[in-house]
Amino acid sequence: MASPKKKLQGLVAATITPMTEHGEINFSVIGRYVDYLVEEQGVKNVFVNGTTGEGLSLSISERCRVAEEWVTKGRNKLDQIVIHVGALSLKESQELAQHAAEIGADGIAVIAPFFLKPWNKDVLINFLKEVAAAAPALPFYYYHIPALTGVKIRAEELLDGIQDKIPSFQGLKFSDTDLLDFGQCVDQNRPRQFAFLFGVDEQLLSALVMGATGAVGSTYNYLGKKTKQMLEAFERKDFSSALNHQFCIQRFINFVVKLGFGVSQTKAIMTLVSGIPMGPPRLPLQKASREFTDNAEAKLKSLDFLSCTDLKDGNMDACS
Ligand SMILES: CC(=O)N[C@H](C=O)[C@@H](O)[C@H](O)[C@H](O)CO
Ligand SMILES: CC(=O)C(=O)O
Repeated sequence: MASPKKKLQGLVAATITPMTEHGEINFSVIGRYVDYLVEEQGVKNVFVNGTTGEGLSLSISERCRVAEEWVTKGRNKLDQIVIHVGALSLKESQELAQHAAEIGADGIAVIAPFFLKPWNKDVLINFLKEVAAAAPALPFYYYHIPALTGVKIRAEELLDGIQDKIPSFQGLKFSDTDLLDFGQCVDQNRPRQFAFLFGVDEQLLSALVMGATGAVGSTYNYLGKKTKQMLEAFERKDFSSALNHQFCIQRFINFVVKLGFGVSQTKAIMTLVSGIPMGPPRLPLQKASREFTDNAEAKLKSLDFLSCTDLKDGNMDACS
């Protein structure tokens, strides 16, 4: 049995899977990536093989190797490493869950299967339960992302009685803008000490008000430090500073959303900001354009998210 873990809280970076120009996983930069998150962004929790990590575009053996690399390189540096193990095949999901337990990950998360879909709460719970049972000692998180899975079962409904079915259930990663649903997840589970992790970075402040205990997101890879300032302002009840920080983050996200923002663009921005080559995404995604990267860079600079010196020499070439 794993030793009881402290609750997952604060910022969690949804990791990018670095790739070579030929579309192979570039394992060699993950050690540097860990150091960058900890030292430059102050982020000590990661969520591996999720949306941002193109987890569903990797083979099962690739997913296992990526998870292993994060656990190995993150040892004694990161606080918690949560592995997303959702898959369309229950068998594969169980295999990934078991593997996460074997390598000593700190938790697993699962999305709803999204091709042949569960149509009601009970069926979804049954699926999640079978996955969780493959790694019963690992904290289990449900990853609610209805816009991508097409499974619209409300999280509040799903959480009702979930621990009776899934004893290892520890929390929810909520990637949706429905703050009524999110608020009710918190409100109806107050005594249970679950982790309520919000996943829409541009709206995190609203979710903090609603009781979020942490956040998982793609932008914490490069705006971790900035977002921590917002969390700190919120903690000390300085809501006007917190709002200023959120607006500042929103200005950037709003700008890139209008240009077309997704995993490919996250890879390009992270390459630019960190100097670590994240490479192109894998098909069906397409590499971000040079024009996108140039515009994003100018915006980051104008918002003072980066001083020019933060941009490592040659970064632009790496993401062109
Ligand atoms: C759909 C998606 O990838 N959502 C991410 C995580 O849940 C977020 O971190 C977004 O990238 C972010 O909120 C910007 O929209
Ligand atoms: C953003 C997020 O949480 C993910 O990449 O799965």
